[in-house]
Amino acid sequence: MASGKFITFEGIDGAGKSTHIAYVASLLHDRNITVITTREPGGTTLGEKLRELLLHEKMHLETEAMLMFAARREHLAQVIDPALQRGDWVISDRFSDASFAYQGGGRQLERRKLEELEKWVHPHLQPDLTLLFDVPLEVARARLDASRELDKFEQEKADFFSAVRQEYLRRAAEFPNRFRVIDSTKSIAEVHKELEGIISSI
Ligand SMILES: Nc1ncnc2c1ncn2[C@@H]1O[C@H](COP(=O)(O)OP(=O)(O)OP(=O)(O)O)[C@@H](O)[C@H]1O
Ligand SMILES: Cc1cn([C@H]2C[C@H](O)[C@@H](COP(=O)(O)O)O2)c(=O)[nH]c1=O
Repeated sequence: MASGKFITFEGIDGAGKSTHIAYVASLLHDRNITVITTREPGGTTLGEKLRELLLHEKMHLETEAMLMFAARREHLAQVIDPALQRGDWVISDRFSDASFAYQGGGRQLERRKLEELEKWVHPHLQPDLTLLFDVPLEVARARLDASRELDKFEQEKADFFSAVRQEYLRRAAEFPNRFRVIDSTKSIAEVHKELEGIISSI
């Protein structure tokens, strides 16, 4: 059976991940690979409706975690699994590592509960490659302030983002085979250079 590759982009809000997705997609196009770019929460009609709620409504932490995984279930069924089965590559702006980092690290939901949801929603799938765009909070915050109106997560305090960043880095250390940590304080051109090296090796 054909099987494409699954690449995820992660980082705290404002780290710069969305900026680099089109570039990585263009590197893959140059290799004649069919690539689908998508995002979480979102990526499907239902997922985008859930995204609106998740990014703007206050809710219980467990509701938030379950809705993230509900949107992900739909995303896998409608977009990710069919694409990988066709042999296409999928680039997703965030996936389950974001739930561990934000609901787990940031909001302190027990990791065990997130692992249960992960086992339920995608027991056999993990990204082939996760690019973690890492920056100090102040850099990310300055980029966000300059660029847009802030959503529910983006309005969180420094302690929250510090915990999110630490959990991302902890997961990168736990899963070194799939994570690549990118120093996103570097210029866009320097990050592109690094991405070229990473992408040419997969
Ligand atoms: N390496 C960089 N150097 C300077 N500015 C950057 C860099 N990377 C991204 N930016 C700028 O920072 C801002 C935020 O970038 P971007 O939207 O890619 O972040 P993000 O990590 O996707 O954030 P979010 O998760 O909130 O969507 C944009 O204005 C972008 O142009
Ligand atoms: C998938 C996922 C996302 N989040 C948070 C992280 C961000 O603050 C927003 C998504 O916004 P972006 O600008 O498109 O990155 O949602 C989360 O808390 N948990 C998740 O599983």
